[in-house]
Amino acid sequence: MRKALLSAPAVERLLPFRGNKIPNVRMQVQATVGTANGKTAAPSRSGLSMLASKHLNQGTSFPAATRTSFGLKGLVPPVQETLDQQVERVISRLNSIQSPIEKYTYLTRLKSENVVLFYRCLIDHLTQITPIIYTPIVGEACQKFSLIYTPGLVEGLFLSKDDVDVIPEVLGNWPYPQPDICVITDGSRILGLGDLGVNGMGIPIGKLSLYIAAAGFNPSRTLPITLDLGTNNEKYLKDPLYLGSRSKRPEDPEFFAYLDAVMSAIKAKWPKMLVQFEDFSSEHAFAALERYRHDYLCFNDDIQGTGAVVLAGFINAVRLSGTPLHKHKIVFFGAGSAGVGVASQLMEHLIKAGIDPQTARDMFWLVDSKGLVTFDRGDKLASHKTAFARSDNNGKQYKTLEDVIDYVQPTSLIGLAGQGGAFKPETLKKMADLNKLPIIFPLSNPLTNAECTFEQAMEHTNGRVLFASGTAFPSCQDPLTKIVVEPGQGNNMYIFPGLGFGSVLAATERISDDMVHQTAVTLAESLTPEEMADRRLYPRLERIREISALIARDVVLVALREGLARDPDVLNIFDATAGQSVSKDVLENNDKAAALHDLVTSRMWSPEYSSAPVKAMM
Ligand SMILES: NC(=O)C1=CN([C@@H]2O[C@H](COP(=O)(O)OP(=O)(O)OC[C@H]3O[C@@H](n4cnc5c(N)ncnc54)[C@H](O)[C@@H]3O)[C@@H](O)[C@H]2O)C=CC1
Ligand SMILES: CC(=O)C(=O)O
Ligand SMILES: [Mg+2]
Repeated sequence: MRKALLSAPAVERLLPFRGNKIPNVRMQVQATVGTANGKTAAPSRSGLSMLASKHLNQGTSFPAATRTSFGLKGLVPPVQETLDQQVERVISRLNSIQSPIEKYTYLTRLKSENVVLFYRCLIDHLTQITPIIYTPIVGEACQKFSLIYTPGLVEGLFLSKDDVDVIPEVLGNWPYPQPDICVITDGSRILGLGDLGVNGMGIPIGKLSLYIAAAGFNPSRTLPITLDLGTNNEKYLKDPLYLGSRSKRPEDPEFFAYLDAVMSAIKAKWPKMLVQFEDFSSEHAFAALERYRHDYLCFNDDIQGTGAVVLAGFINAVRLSGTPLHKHKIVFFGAGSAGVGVASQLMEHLIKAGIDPQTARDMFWLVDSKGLVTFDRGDKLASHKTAFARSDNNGKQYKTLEDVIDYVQPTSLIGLAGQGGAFKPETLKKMADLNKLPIIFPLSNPLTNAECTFEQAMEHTNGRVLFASGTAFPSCQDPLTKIVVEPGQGNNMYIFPGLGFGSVLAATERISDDMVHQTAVTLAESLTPEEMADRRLYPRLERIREISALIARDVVLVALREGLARDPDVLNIFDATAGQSVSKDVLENNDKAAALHDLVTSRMWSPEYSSAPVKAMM
C-alpha cells in the first residue's frame, strides 16, 4: 500500500540524528513511497521531496538507482557527479561572482538547497569561504538583511517581545527536533557595527555554520535565535523595510524578565541544549552571563570565547617576545565585553602561572572612550570596568591612547574598541621603539573596524610585530627580510566550536571557568613544529577540525575532573560516575585519553552523501 507522501519539511523532521546516522529517514522514506521490494518506481513527487529537502538533496550526485527508485530521472541533469566535482562547480561559480554580498546570498541559497554540498565546500575551502559567511562579509549581510531576506527561507528563530506569553509555542514551531546548541543574540552590538536589531540574525547563523564545519555539530541540530526587543538604531526605526519591531529597546527589568522567560522555556523544552550568548551589548552581556551560568549550560562567546582565543595567542606571543610573563604590561584599547573578557581571562592565566593576584591585576591598563579607566576620573564606571580601574595615576588622567602608551610603556597593545584605524603609524612606531617584538592585536571586527591592518603593523614596526587580528588579513612581506609572513587571526572561532562540542558531548551541567581556560591552553599548545618555526601564534585555519577535536577532548577532561560530565559513553571510558570527580591519575591515562579522542571524532558530523535511504529501496 502506498502511503501519503511526505513533504520535504516532513522528511527533515525525521532527522533526530547525531553524527552521520540517519536510520529513521530510511524507514520513513521507504514506507512513504511504498517500494520496499525496490522494484516499483516511486512517483515523481517523492523525487521532488528529495530535491526540496536540503538534508537529503544530492543534486547531480544522486546515483542511478536512486534516480530510478525515487522518480528523479529527468529532474536532474543526466551526468552523475562526485561530491568533489560538485564542490568544484560551486567554487568556480563563487569565483565568478564579484560582489561580496552576492557571494553571501549565493552561499545562503546553496545551504538552503543542499546542506552536504555547502558544508563540504566550507570545510574544503575554509579560508576562502569563512570571510564570506562570517566576518567581515556577514557584517555587511546583517546591515543589508532587510534587502537580502528571502521569504520562505527558515534559517533561524525570531523571538519577539510581543510573543512573551507564547514563547514555548514559538519554540515549538522550530521544524527540527532536539537541537544540541543554539546561538542567541538580541542584535544590540553586532560585531563592531552597533545596534542592528533583528538584522543581527546573520551572526547566529554564521557562528553555527562554523560550529558545524569546525567541530562537526550536526546541521539539523543547531538553532540560531534572534530576540526582537526593538532597536535603538534610529535609522532602522525609520526604515519601512526594517523587519523587526520599530520600537526602542526596553529598560533592564523588562529586558531581564523577557530573557528569563526565554531561558526557562528553552530549558523546559531542550534541557540539554547549550546556549551561546552572542553580541549582546556589554552591560547585558556580563549581567546575563552571571545570571544564567550557574544553572544553565551556557557561555558568552564575546567575553569567554574571545578571552580564551586571545589568551592562546598571547601565550605564544609571550614565548616569542623573549620577555618573561610577569614583566608584560598590557594596554587594552576598549573596555567592553570583549576587552574586559580578555583582560579577565589573561589575568586568570597569570594567577594560575603563579603571579600573585594584585601583581597580575596591576599588569593591565584599560582605555575606553573617555581615556584611561581610573577610579578618580570623575564618571561612574560601569561595574565590569572596576576590576581593572587604576588607582595609581596620582590624580592625572590620560585621555588619548598615545598618552597612555607614553605613560605605561606597554609590551602589548590589544584593540577591542571597534574603532577602525585607531592604531596610527605613530602608535605602532612607539610600540616598536619600546619593544624588540611588540605584541599588537587589532582584534575589532569587521575589517573596517580593525585598529590597523597587518601591512601597517609590519611596515611601522619594521616587521617585528607579533600580530593577531579579529578578521583575517592577507599575508604580507617583511619589509627587511622580504619573507612573506602570515598574520594570526585572533578570532573566537578557534574556541567556540571545540568548547561547545566538548560540553555537549560530555552533557556537562554547566561551563566552568577552568573549561574555558583549558581551551586557551590547548589551542596555544596545538601548534606544529612547522607552525612554530613560522612564528605563528595560532595554528593554520585549515586544521580547525583537528584543533576543535583536541579542544573538545580537553574540555571533557576538565568536566570529568570537576564532576560535571554526565554522558554515559564518556563516563564509561573513565569508569566514572556522574557527579563525581575523576582523579588526575585516571585522567592522565593515555589510553583513556585516546579513547576519548576517538569518541569525540566519531561523534563529529561530516558532510557526506548517505546511501542509506537508497539501499532500502533496492
Ligand atoms: N576578535 C574577536 O574574536 C572578537 C572581536 N570583538 C570585537 O571587539 C569590538 C568590541 O566589542 P565589545 O567589547 O563587545 O563592544 P563594546 O561596545 O561593549 O565595547 C567597546 C569599548 O570600546 C570603547 N570605545 C569606543 N570608542 C572608543 C574610542 N574612540 N576610544 C577608546 N575606546 C573606545 C568603549 O568605551 C567600550 O569600552 C567589536 O568590534 C567586536 O567586533 C568582539 C568579540 C570577539
Ligand atoms: C568575533 C565576534 O564574536 C565579534 O566580533 O563579536
Ligand atoms: Mg561576537
